[in-house]
Amino acid sequence: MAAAAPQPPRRRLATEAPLSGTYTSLTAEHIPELAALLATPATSLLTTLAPARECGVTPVDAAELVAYNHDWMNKYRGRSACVVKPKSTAEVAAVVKYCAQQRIAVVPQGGNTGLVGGGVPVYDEVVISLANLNKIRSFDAISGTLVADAGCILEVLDNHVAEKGYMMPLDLGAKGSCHIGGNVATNAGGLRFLRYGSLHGNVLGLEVVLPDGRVLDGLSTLRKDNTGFDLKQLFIGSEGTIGLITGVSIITPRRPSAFNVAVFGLPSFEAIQTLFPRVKAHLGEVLSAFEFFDAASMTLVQGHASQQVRDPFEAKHPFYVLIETGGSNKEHDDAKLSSLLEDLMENSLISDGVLAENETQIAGLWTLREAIPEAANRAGAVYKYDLSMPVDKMNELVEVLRARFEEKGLLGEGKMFSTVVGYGHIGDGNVHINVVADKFTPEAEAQLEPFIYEWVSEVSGSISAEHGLGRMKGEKIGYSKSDVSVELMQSIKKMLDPHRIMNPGKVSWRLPVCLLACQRGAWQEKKSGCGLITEWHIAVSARRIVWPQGRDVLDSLSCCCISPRLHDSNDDPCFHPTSAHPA
Ligand SMILES: O=C(O)CC[C@@H](O)C(=O)O
Ligand SMILES: [Zn+2]
Repeated sequence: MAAAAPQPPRRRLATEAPLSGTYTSLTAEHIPELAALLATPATSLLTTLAPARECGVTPVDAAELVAYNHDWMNKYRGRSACVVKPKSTAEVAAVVKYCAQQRIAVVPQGGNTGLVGGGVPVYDEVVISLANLNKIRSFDAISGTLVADAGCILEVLDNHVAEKGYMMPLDLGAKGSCHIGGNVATNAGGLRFLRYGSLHGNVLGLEVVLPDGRVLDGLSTLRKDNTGFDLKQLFIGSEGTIGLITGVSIITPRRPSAFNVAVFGLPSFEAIQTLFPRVKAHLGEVLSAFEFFDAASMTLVQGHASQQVRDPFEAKHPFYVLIETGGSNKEHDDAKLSSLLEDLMENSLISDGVLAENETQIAGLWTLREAIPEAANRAGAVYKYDLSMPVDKMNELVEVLRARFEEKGLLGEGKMFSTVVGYGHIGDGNVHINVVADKFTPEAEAQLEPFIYEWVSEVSGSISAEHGLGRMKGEKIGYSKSDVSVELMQSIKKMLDPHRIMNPGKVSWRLPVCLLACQRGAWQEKKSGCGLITEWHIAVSARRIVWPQGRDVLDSLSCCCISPRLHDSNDDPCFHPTSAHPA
């Protein structure tokens, strides 16, 4: 049989038809109406971010809203002047319906632990926080089915089901603050994906508020249901762009009664590849995690983690692997792990290994791996790349990047990048590359992108294994999805959210930009003026802007100035008077 012709690498889309639709900015008049929908005093809905004041929104209370306007990494910043915290699905639906009628854009926000800016506003969208929607609705201890509000914290749910001998099928470093609704909306993967699989398999049903305010009541608890399309799958990983998840029904697996953890030091990445099948064969079903991190990650954790993380090895190793077992017979599993360790040492497959002897040591070893993202964040401005690819390629890109930066004199103390670290989920073919810079700058980003995306596309990988596209990678979807896939996604978006009020500027949806008019040198908001920017990094030039409302808006402006500068999030995207600003 003739060999299959090699597939051409997937490329970024050359053209992308912008979706039509507009939204208006929130004004002081909307506030009492929103408050009435929530039975909340208007004053607690509105705050004074400086840009909001410039837009003419009445200042009331600034401090509270700041946290909702930026992400965990301080990379993405919005200027929402309004956060609502509904306490029921009906309240969420009422707010969304109102916003749809008024054409006000909204951004759903869970625990705000996302890593791609998907949960923070881009401009002045109303933030719908799910924090007050936090009740556990039911748990069936026979089937292990949990039904919970979207705002429930993952760890709270895990503790709840633990009482009945179950566990949540996903586990993340952010479990103490992330919400289950956010986990589902981003299709979070996490540390135990290897054993329990994706949320696409574990979620049994969803309750979703659609962009027009209708409620899709799909909170099924059935394992099997073949009646028509499985609509919930559409919302898993949709990042709040076609609906707002308010309730989740999920199957939970039995909680293993015995956990153990071992960490190995290895001489090379090739050794990890030899190790993985061997460990799978030796441990079988009890293997619940197989994580790796490189020497640079270990150094980062030693220097920057908030908690003390002791390196358990006497010598330094180029790579480390952490494996976790979760079984039902502690003695049996411990013996299996010890014999594995002996076997690996005898056959020189690892350089060294440590086995936890108690729960404190288990937690300590896990911290070596789990503290890496936090340590990177504390070390500086961190550019994060969350990539899927064949396992044998996972470390290559890390090395390619280091070599590239070293050659250009960009890597090291006092240089553009202080370190490049690689770690992740070997079992899932998912590498996390964190590049630490002094600060977020367009120059630093230009050293990383599109190079990384092109490289990933060449090896037929995915530019987002588990964090989503959010604000960071929306425009990059074409590196991992075909034109036809994106077209279908756009059709669905158009059908469900014709006014594009749901989480604009995220996933692959073009950003509607509030139009600012500059009249006699003062910034003023034109409330009805929203345009679609058709290119990134542009400042000014009306002919590059598509005016959904027609000529009248354009004619009413003497001049305009827009500079999204999304890559440099320390600059306010909307209020950026540049030299290109027309006189
Ligand atoms: O921060 C990152 O880049 C990765 C975060 C998370 O997915 C992890 O695996 O620890
Ligand atoms: Zn991860």
